[in-house]
Amino acid sequence: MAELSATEKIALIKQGLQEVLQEDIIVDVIEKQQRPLKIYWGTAPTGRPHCGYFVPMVKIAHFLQAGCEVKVLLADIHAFLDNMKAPLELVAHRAKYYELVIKSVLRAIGVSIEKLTFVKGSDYQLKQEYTMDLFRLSSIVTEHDAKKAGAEVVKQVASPLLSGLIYPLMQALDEEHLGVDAQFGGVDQRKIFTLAAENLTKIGFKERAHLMNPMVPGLAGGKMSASDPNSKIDLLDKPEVVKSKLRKAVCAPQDTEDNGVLSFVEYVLFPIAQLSGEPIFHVPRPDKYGGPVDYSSFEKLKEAYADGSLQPGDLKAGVEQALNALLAPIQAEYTADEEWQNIAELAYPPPVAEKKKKKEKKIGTGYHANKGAVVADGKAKPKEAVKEAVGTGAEEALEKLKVDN
Ligand SMILES: N[C@@H](Cc1ccc(O)cc1)C(=O)O
Repeated sequence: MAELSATEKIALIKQGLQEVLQEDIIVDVIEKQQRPLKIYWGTAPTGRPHCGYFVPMVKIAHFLQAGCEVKVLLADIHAFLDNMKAPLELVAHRAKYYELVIKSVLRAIGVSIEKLTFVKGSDYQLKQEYTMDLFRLSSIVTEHDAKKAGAEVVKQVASPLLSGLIYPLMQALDEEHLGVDAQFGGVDQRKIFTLAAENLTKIGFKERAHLMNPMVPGLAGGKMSASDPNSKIDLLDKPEVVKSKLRKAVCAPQDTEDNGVLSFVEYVLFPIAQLSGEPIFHVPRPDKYGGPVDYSSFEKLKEAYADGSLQPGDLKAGVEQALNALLAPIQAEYTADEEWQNIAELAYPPPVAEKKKKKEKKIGTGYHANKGAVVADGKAKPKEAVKEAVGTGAEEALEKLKVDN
């Protein structure tokens, strides 16, 4: 492919975004300085990544195509700071899990990942200079502003923790310490982005550009919700699960406004098809309902849905086919990779009740785990002894997080 012009690069960088702040920074780097734009996207390794992750991945593909130097920040400390969404003893495993998933997704959508760098937050956020910068920032940002900045990102709870105020400050500082020109994220990050834009210069650092993706609604419409598993499809969900979640998804005939299935086609399936140079959405429809049909743009699909010539069931069948085709290589890699499976077990251990059941099965019947003892190595031990032996896991986890300062 011929080298893109500066104008083409900028257009590709901005394609599909909802908002760009300080675009002049991007123009300056690409047109005047004629060097690759350095940009990062951060993700906090909390719950299992779902299909919404395709959306930033498409943008990462665009950035790479536009010659950008792209970093993915695995924001492990942030995952912990956000109301302990990742407990310290799990956070390292989750960061690894996210890295494996992200790489696999990028391969699945045909992105070459050589020019992509992965950085773990704890690799530099525990260094002396970073800590001092955090203290400096904390001395000029008010509690009120830090709280406001995190309102759409940090989980809101009845007794807000101090960690939720540190979170946005660190995200702002990451721009400086990762040495980038721009930060990319969903439009939900907007308030943190403006906090960074307003305050980095006050402690002697450059202001960065900010690029924002629109938010993609979940399958049930509204926000993808961690507590409603049917609102989102896990990247490792099996074809039957994908089918059943799609079947349950709200998708009223002719309704193009509040339709999570249609949005999924708009924000995920079409942009991915576009990456491959073949922007086609195929609907495998039985002959008695008009036969199979291909749409060459989202607008055409939307029109057909609005006038009723495309019915919900047929739309869902098209989504099911396209999505399962996307997920298949990811699943194949997972199934072939024992290390990845082990990390999944460590990162997302099954709930205690399930574990207990499994163990009881293994050691036979007649044992009651709730009589002041727990089972380890198949032998009953007093609870206290086991607690002492394994600690809380926190010290060990912290030790793992530490780097040479
Ligand atoms: N706030 C981002 C994660 C993140 C953390 C640190 C950063 O520097 C950037 C991004 C999220 O909601 O997922």
